[in-house]
Parts: sequence; structure tokens; C-alpha cells
Amino acid sequence: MKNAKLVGKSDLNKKSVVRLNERLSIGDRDILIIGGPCTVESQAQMDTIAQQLTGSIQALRGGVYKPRTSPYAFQGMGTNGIEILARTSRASGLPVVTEVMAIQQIETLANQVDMLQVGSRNMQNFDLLKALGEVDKPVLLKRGLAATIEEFIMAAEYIVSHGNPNVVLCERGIRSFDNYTRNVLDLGAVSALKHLTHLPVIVDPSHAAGRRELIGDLSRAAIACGADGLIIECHPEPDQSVSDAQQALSLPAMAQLVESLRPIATAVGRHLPLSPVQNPALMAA
Ligand SMILES: O=C[C@H](O)[C@H](O)COP(=O)(O)O
Ligand SMILES: C=C(OP(=O)(O)O)C(=O)O
Repeated sequence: MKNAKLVGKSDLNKKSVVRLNERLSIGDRDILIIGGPCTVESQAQMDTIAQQLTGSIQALRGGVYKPRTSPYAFQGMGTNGIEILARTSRASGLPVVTEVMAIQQIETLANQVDMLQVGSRNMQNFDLLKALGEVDKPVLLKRGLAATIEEFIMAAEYIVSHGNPNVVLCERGIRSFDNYTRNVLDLGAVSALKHLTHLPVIVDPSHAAGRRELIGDLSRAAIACGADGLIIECHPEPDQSVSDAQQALSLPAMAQLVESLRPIATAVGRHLPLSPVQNPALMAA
């Protein structure tokens, strides 16, 4: 892809490693598991997830600015949610990832969280991408709802060409004709992105499937296919989630899913760093 001057793979062996903090990185031998709710709802919700999933997840997710289809749907807790994320992160030591929807949100979020997510709906918001190029925080760039692989790669090129090399790509399913699943997980894209770019690639099986019973299989397939990590939605009371309830895993289900990845990671020469010992959700499973 000739215009992908910075993110394209000129040397076949080149692989970028993006650091989340002093201890954690994405794109090396270790698989990174990010877990958490679609939406931050309360301090207790986030603290429970962090405590119960010790030994299963290495980072927390949770939206405080939510890109909802309906303007009448819950739009996120905003700044109160950022404070909740920051407190849970400080107490648990887990880094946090959250979505940034607008340029004016960048500064506050960048001061409080470890990674800024660009959601599917904003993948080609070029002014937002340029602004994120000037930030000293890693960016998780999700594939647009119907973006081609080239469009996805060029969106990453916007961020990197504006000064921020720390971009992680996320395949989260694309639109197709069948609505049994929310989207169609494009594992071919994971492989293609690994061939075409040196950036780490993770998979979001939750938004791809939209149905919790399919998330385990898609997660295992993603790791077998070479993904560098997963971002998965889970909730202490999945059916009560204020958004995306059908795709939220319970905490025991999340812990079990992570355990099921271990042999697959080993088979593809990767490593799942966390130990299940002392994992409360796993004991409850
Ligand atoms: O809440 C967030 C959902 O993951 C997604 O962004 C939008 O979903 P919706 O169509 O239910 O608003
Ligand atoms: C809204 C989200 O995902 P996507 O942008 O992939 O739809 C999300 O991860 O909260």
C-alpha cells in the first residue's frame, strides 16, 4: 500500500510495540486482554470488575462518552465517569482505555487515562485523527463500520503522520447483509493488517458478534489468527448493562474465556501473562 508511508511494512520483520505503561505493552510476545463494560455506570461497577478479574485482564475498558445510535439513549457519564475510571485505575493498578469522541475531550482524557479509543463511527473523523497525532498517549483505532482495509490503514497513517507513532488497530466486525450477528468479524483483515502494517492488531469480538454466546469462539479464533490482544465487554450483572447488554459477559464467563485462550496462545508462540491463581471470578465459575 504505497501511501502508507509510515504505518506500512517496508521491512517484513518490522513490528511495532506500543507501551500502555511501564509494565504493559501491546505487540510483543504477550497477549493483552482488555475487559470491562460498554459504559461506565458507577464506581462500584468498575471496582467490582477490577477486583473480580485479577489474573484475567491486564487493562480495563469503559466508555464515558458513548456514540449512541439514538440521541435519546444514554450518552455516557462524561467527566464523572472519567473520575471513576481514574480512581479504579489507581486502586487496582490496571490501566484504562476509553473512547474519545471530540477534539475538546482529548486534553482531559489524556491526563486521566492510559489509552484513547477512536470508535468505529469516528474512524474517518480526520480532524480528530490529526489532533490525536499531537497527543503523547497510545491510540486504539477501531475499524469503521464499513471501512475497507485501505481506509483503515490510512486512518492510522493520519495519526502517525501527525506525530503519534503509538497506534493499535482494532478489528471489530464490519456490516454485511446478515443481521443474525451484529457485525461480521473479519479475521482475514487481522491477517492482512499484520502483513501490510507493523502496527499491533487487536480484536473486539463483542461488537462483532453482538451476542454473548459467540464471543468465546471468536476470541479463540482471533488469537489463533495472530491478534495481539482482545477487548471484550463484561459486566457484574450483564443483563442490567445500560448499553450492549446482549453482548456483555458475566465476570465468571470472562475469566473462563481467558483461561480457554492459554493453550491457543501457546500453540501460536504467544504468551498469556496473567496467572489464574487468586482470581475471584474464576473461583466463582
Ligand atoms: O453503546 C455503545 C454501543 O456499543 C454502540 O456504540 C452504539 O450502540 P447503539 O446502537 O445501541 O447506540
Ligand atoms: C462503541 C464501541 O465500539 P465500536 O466503535 O466498535 O462500535 C465501544 O467499544 O464502546
